[in-house]
Amino acid sequence: MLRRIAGLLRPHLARLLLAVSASVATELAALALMGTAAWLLARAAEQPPLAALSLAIVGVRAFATGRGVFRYAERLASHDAALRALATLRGKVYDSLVPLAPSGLPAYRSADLLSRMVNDVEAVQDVVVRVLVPVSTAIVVAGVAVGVCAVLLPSAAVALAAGLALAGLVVPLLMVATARRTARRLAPARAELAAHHTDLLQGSADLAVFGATATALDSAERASARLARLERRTALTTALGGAAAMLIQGVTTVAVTVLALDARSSGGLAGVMVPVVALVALISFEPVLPLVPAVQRLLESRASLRRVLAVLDTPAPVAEPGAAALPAPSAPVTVEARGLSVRYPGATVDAVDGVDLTLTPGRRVAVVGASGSGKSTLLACLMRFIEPSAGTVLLGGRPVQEYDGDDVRAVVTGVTQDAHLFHTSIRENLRLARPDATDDELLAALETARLRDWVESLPAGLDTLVGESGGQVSGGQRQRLALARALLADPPIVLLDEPTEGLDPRTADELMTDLLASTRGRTTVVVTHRLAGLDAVDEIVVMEAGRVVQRGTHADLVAADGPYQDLWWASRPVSSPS
Ligand SMILES: Nc1ncnc2c1ncn2[C@@H]1O[C@H](COP(=O)(O)OP(=O)(O)OP(=O)(O)O)[C@@H](O)[C@H]1O
Repeated sequence: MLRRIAGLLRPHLARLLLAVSASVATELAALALMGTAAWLLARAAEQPPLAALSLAIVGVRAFATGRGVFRYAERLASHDAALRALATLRGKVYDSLVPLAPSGLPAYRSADLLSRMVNDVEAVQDVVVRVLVPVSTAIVVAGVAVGVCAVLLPSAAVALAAGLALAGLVVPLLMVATARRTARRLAPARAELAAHHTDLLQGSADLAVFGATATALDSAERASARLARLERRTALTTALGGAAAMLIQGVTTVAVTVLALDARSSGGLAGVMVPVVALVALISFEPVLPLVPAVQRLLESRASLRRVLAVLDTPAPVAEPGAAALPAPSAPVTVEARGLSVRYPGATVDAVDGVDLTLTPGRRVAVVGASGSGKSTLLACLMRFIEPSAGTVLLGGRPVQEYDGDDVRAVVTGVTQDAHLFHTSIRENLRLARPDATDDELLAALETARLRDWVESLPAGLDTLVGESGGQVSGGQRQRLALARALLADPPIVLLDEPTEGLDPRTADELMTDLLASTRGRTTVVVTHRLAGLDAVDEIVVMEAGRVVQRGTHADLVAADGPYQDLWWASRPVSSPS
C-alpha cells in the first residue's frame, strides 16, 4: 500500500519538498527565536554595551518574522500538494467506478461507496498534512536541537535525545500497539452508520408502512453507539499519548536545566547559555508533540486508504480492449448472439443458457418469459455490461470484446429495467441522450412514449422537475420518460426492457402498439410481459430458466402448443374471441 501512496504523491513531490522545507524552517526559526531571546535576556541582565546586544535583537526580530512567513508558506504548499493528491485520487476512484457500472456496483452498498469516495479518499490529505510533513519536520528539528545541545553541553544533548526519542518514538509506537484495532474499525463503522442513515431516509415510507421505523432507528442507534465507542476509545488513546509526551517534555526540560546549572557551577557552561540550553530543549519538543495525533491519523488513514484501494482494485465486469480496440462499428450492423451463456458470480446455474439470436438490420425481436427467466441478463450482455461465461456476441461479425464498451453502446443501447432519472427537469433528463435536441424533437419522443399530453398539461411543461430518482412522477411516467430518452438517442439497435412496466393494461397496449410502429425499420429487441401488438415483430423468443424454449412469429407460436400459447390465452380477456 505504501508504494501505491508514494506513486500517488510522486507527481506532487516538488510541492511536498517545499512544504517540508517550509515547515522545518518554521520550527528552526522558533528554536532560534527562543534560543536568541533567552540569550538576549540573560546577557542584558549583565548590562553590557548596547552594541553587544544589537545582533541578537536583529536576530529575534528576523526569526519572529521568518517564523510567520515560513508557516504561511508551509500551509500553502502542504495543502496545495494534499488537495492535488486528493483530486488525483478522486479522479482515479471515479474512473474505476465507471467500468464497474452497472453490473459490478452491487458489490457495494451505495452509502458505503459514497463514504469511500468522500470520507476515505480524504485520508490522503491527512497523510500529507498531518503525517508526512510533521514527521519529516520532527526528525530534522529534533536532530538540529540535539546537535546544538551537543555543541553547548554534551550531557544535556544525551538527556534531550532520550526525551525526544521517548516522546517521538516510544509513545507513538505504544499507541500503534494499542490503537491499531480500533483505528481499523473506525472507517467501516462510519460507513455502516451512513448506510443506516441512507436506508432510513430512502426507505422511510416502507418502514412506516410496515411499522418497522422503530426497529430501523434502533439498529441505526446501535451503529451510532458503536461508532461513538470507537471514537471515545481513539480520543482517550490520543489524549493519554499526548499527556505522556508533554510529561516527557517537562521532565526532559527540567533534567536539561539541572544539567546546565550543574555545568555552570563547575564552569563547563557560561551563565548566559543556561537559559539557552533549557529553552532549546523545551522548544525542540514542539514539532515532536504532534507525532502522537499523527500516528493516530496514520492508522485511521491506512484503514481508509485500504478501503479506497479495494474499490480501485475491484475487477471490472467486462474487460476493455484498450489501445487494441477496433474502430467504432458503423450502422447498419448485424448483432449476433451465439451459444450465449451467463452465470453470475456465486450462482450455481446459468442466468442465460446457450441463447442464439440474430439481429440483422431492421429486424425486430420480442423476448418474453416469466420473471427471472434471463431476459434482462440477455440485454445486459448485448449492451456489453456483462461478460458472457460461454458463447459470444458478434457485432458486424467481430466479437464485441474487440470494441470499446462505449462504442458498442453507441450502437446498441436502450432502456434498462432500472433506468435512472436525474433530479432535474424533464427537458434536461431527455437531453442527456441528445444535448442539442430541440423542444419539438423532445415533444415528438414524448409523443411516442405517450407522455406528450401529460407534459403539455403541466404548468412548467418541459421544465417540470422530476424529483430525486424521478420520485415526483409516477412509476409508469418514469419508465416512459426513460423510453423517450432512449428513442431520442436514436441508436441503430434499440433494446427496450419492459417499456410498458407500471402502466394500466390499456395504456400499456397502446404504448406497445405506438412503439412498434415507431421502431419499424429499426433493429429492435423488446422485452415484455404483454403480448399485445407482438404480431408486428419479426420474431418472438420465449425464455424459460435462461433457455430459449420457443421462437417464431406470433402466428406460428399462437398456433403451436407451448408456453407462448398458454401466455396468450392467459392474457386474453375471458369474453374476448381469440
Ligand atoms: N446481478 C445479479 N447477480 C446475481 N444474480 C442475478 C443478478 N441479476 C439477475 N440475477 C439472476 O439471474 C436470473 C435472471 O435474471 P433476469 O433479471 O435476467 O431475469 P428477467 O427475465 O429479466 O426477470 P424480470 O422479468 O423479473 O425482469 C434470475 O435468477 C436472477 O435472480
